[in-house]
Amino acid sequence: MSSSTVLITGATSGFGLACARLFAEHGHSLIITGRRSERLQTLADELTPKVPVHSVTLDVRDTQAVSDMVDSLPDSFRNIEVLVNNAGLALGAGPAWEASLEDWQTMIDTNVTGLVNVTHKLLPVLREQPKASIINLASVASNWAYPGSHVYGASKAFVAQFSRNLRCDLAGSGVRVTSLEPGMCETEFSLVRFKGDQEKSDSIYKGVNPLRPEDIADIILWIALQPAHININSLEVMPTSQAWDNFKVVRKTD
Ligand SMILES: NC(=O)C1=CN([C@@H]2O[C@H](COP(=O)(O)OP(=O)(O)OC[C@H]3O[C@@H](n4cnc5c(N)ncnc54)[C@H](OP(=O)(O)O)[C@@H]3O)[C@@H](O)[C@H]2O)C=CC1
Ligand SMILES: O=CCS(=O)(=O)O
Repeated sequence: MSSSTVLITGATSGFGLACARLFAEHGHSLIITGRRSERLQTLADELTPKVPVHSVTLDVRDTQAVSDMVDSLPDSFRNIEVLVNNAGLALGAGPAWEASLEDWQTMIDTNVTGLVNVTHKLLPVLREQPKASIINLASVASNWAYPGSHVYGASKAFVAQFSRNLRCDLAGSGVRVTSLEPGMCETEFSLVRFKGDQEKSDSIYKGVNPLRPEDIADIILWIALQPAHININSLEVMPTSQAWDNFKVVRKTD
């Protein structure tokens, strides 16, 4: 891939931040977005000496703001060739009946509606490019049920199936689509999920040797670098210390 323009949603932390740094190292122009303006500014200051960077404070749930962001891109950032649909979150990990409806709605609004907002707005731009990539952050939770995953896993299942369905419509165009499905990776993901409880978040990764955001960024770059005739449809990746477990069976005690 010669020097491209890459748009990353959720570049203020975790995978998005690691991706911004890696794509900058490889000389690609960046559009970095997220809600936390200060972090975006710090990242822009860090990367601007290396590559052109356009940063936009953006909540992906806001359809109009997404549309305005794309419409007001400076000319030199208009030809987006890589979209990393990364912004997302989980809220809560308890049983469904203890979850708040507001948390469920926030996950759907962000992981589903937000990703759809960005994708819909950028499809015409991406289709104009001879070679482009949409890399969607799904999850192992797209594919495997586990207790406490309820709406989070369901929202990520949407991302995986949306990616496959987009592939069908875009086949033969220059736009490739990938559903990237990571397992446990240490970012701010669990801190957000447990609403700022650092101890609870740390306990998730204790003794596990989880994936690192840089591992995911390496994979995302590798996907984008594939020659135009190759589409990585889906890619599930876990730390070696994570795997599937047995079906749960609840027995009656008489
Ligand atoms: N870590 C993991 O184990 C896994 C994570 N994932 C997925 O990967 C993606 C990135 O997560 P990860 O890096 O781990 O988590 P982080 O919490 O570290 O980063 C999440 C990013 O998403 C952004 N974000 C959240 N809500 C919004 C919003 N409404 N509008 C714009 N940006 C938003 C945050 O920016 P800001 O708050 O500034 O808006 C932040 O930059 C998510 O979609 C997550 O579901 C998938 C599999 C495994
Ligand atoms: O998407 C995140 C991975 S997990 O917490 O669902 O395993």
